Amino acid sequence: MRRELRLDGVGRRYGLRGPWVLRGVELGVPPGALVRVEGANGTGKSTLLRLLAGIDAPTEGRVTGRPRTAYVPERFPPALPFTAAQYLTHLGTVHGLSRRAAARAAGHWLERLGAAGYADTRLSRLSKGSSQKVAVAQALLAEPELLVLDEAWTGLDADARGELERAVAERTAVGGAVVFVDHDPRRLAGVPAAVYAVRDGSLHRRTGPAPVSAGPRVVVRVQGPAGAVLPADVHRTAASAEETGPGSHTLTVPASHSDVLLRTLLTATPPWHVVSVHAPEERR
Ligand SMILES: Nc1ncnc2c1ncn2[C@@H]1O[C@H](COP(=O)(O)OP(=O)(O)OP(=O)(O)O)[C@@H](O)[C@H]1O
Repeated sequence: MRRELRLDGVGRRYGLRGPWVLRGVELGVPPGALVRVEGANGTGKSTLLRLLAGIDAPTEGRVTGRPRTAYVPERFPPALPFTAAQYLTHLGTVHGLSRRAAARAAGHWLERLGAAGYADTRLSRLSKGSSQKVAVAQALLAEPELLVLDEAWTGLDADARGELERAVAERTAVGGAVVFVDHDPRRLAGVPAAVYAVRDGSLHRRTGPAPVSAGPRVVVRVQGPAGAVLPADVHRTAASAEETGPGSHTLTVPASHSDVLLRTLLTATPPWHVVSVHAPEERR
């Protein structure tokens, strides 16, 4: 993602005389951002996400800087006469992949989400959970610059939920942005995020510390050359970073993001030396 996606003075109402669901929305989603949208039922969260995803247009106001976007809707489109692999391969080509690359990406994501066994099953025969895996896979196929997730974790099993959290970390680590709604306040807890609440037809930015538990964390101790600056991407992934000596840093990272953090450190130029990786309570 090269520049910020912006909503300026955005409003949406349904029908010519319908009540305004959202009005006066000012929102910037910069590259690398993780954005959580909260709000009570029926306040307009899905409406906002559809505007961000570009599948709905504002009634008033402007949307600028649209990146390559993918979206997991709250309700996945109903049964189509395709198998999961056919459907995903087709969507991959719509996203601009060659047929072969699309088929490969489809297989990769079905595998990661634990649905490889359903590749040749028709969408209409999939269980709700497997269908949701296809909904998630279609959004991740073409490595979108902006990923918009509307309750995308709902219906997934624990392994697939973890895999989707890892996928979020991968997108933001490479400078993509992720906007999500999830009813579980522990979702992606502890990951640096901008939090907005939809209330009374307006969007409010929440400031101050998150009131939710931090979720499982991992402590990573790293050593670089004295005076070396941590790669900028580390700060998108780690919840905290403390310099403990010349070139020595102790990073605390949400468990879902530890793989991505380690990859960032080990592939930096020059690479950082990972001294230890352990649970917060263990002493090294
Ligand atoms: N396509 C539509 N046509 C008419 N009204 C709509 C449409 N989509 C949403 N609305 C109305 O807009 C308001 C906000 O709905 P929206 O689905 O955006 O809220 P939400 O916060 O996502 O709700 P939930 O948490 O229940 O999913 C509701 O009053 C809803 O009835």
